[in-house]
Amino acid sequence: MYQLNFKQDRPIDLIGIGRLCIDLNANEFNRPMDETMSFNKYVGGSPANIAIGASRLGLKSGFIGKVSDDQMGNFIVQYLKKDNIDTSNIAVDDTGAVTGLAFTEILSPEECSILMYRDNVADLLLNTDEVSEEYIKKSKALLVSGTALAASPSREAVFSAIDYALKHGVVVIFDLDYRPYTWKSSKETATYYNLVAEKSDVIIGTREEFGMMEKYQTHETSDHITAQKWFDYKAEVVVIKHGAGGSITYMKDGTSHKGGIFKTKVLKTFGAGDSYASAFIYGLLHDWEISKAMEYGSASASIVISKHSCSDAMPSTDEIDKFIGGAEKL
Ligand SMILES: Nc1ncnc2c1ncn2[C@@H]1O[C@H](COP(=O)(O)OP(=O)(O)OP(=O)(O)O)[C@@H](O)[C@H]1O
Ligand SMILES: O=C(O)C[C@@H](O)[C@H](O)C(=O)CO
Repeated sequence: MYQLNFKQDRPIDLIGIGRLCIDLNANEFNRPMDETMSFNKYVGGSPANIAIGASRLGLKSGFIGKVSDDQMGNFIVQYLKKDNIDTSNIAVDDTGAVTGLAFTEILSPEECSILMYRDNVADLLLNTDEVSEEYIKKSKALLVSGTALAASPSREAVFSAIDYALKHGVVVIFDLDYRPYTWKSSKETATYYNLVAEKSDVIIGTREEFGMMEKYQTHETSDHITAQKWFDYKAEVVVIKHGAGGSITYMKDGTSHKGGIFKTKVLKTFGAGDSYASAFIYGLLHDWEISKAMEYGSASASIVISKHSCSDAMPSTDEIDKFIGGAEKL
């Protein structure tokens, strides 16, 4: 068993910290970006997607972030409010910064890519004064997205949030969410990712993301070696995702659990990681067996990748239960 001590007296289950953005998903499938003429607008940004997914499943969720002072920022905050996410700790920029945009290309179900517009974005301007210790100590868990470490002052804001979380026994969940375009150098990226992973109770990432963190190590690696390293620090649970190959979770007690996937009609692959994370975290907060939490994550991912959006497509528990009841497990 894992030893995640979620403090039951806290009024909030999960607070996300990091970017709140807009996804513009191609309406024309199987077409390259330069020939795509129309896009649908959704709330996006990996930690925002996870918070929305968690809220749809019934977790009391809040968010610490910063939005632009314009229609896009307002759209994001209103959407989150409608989804019952507490937006009281979302700051509004006053420097003329903009909302990050992610244009998605759906070339084929297996070949999707994202074109990011992230110059002068509001989310990376979140500063330490905008992170409230009083707020964080109200939560059972803090979800940290790695992309928020890409620049100051957002980087320092995340470290403050983690310090408050550690001080008040809030479980720190680190979703690596590595997006190369927001970083200047891979050495810098690996350094900050490793510093946060050392302080985290749960670490979730793809094989490639963990590989990025180990880029400057000289020894051989494997999923097992990767996970063991973090158990020498604070981690209790390390999840390594392998796309359509499923996932594997390692526990501090020495056990590991392989997670399969569910057969689904894939429309696009992005959003898989965020939906997996939200349903997996839901399972952790309910003290489920780890394999059941992984199955829930995997089912949620299968639902989201069969739909057009990430945030809007996040399922309820009823949808996931119904899906698991009728789906083929591979
Ligand atoms: N083709 C697929 N069919 C069914 N399930 C899938 C497929 N691809 C991914 N999944 C599910 O989603 C989980 C996470 O996928 P993946 O490893 O691609 O995460 P990710 O790279 O973080 O996702 P994203 O593309 O959103 O960044 C997998 O462990 C699996 O359960
Ligand atoms: O995380 C982002 O900024 C973009 C996401 O919202 C996007 O939909 C995605 O990549 C999900 O994994």
